[in-house]
Amino acid sequence: IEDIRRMQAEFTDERDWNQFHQPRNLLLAMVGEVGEVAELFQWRGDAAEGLPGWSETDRENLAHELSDVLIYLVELAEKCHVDLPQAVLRKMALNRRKYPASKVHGSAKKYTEY
Ligand SMILES: Nc1ccn([C@H]2C[C@H](O)[C@@H](COP(=O)(O)OP(=O)(O)OP(=O)(O)O)O2)c(=O)n1
Repeated sequence: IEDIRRMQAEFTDERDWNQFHQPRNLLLAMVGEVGEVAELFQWRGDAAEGLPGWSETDRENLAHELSDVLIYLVELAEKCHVDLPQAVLRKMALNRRKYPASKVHGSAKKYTEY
């Protein structure tokens, strides 16, 4: 995550684009890219793990769009002064406490139902 943050910061600085990269714009850009991911799955029926039947071009497009989402997410966190690597670790620890494996094994119910 730190490598992505640093490389995107360089990309943005080199183009004098920080003036456009406020949190709201980054959020909108990220949501737009999520829409582009959704578009790839649209009208094709359910997709099993590994996306059997998808062409190499579809897969490459998906890789591009997922990357765009991640790039904007990482920069959004930075511009909101959220330390994303630390925050993710804290959140995953919270998730483990909220959903103890012994209690929820094999069930996808929300924690409020336990
Ligand atoms: N103002 C901008 C424009 C682009 N990018 C970077 C981050 C994304 O990774 C990628 C997004 O580029 P595009 O807006 O051209 O979007 P796509 O690559 O998805 O192209 P298209 O919309 O044609 O599919 O470029 C950026 O940081 N800031």
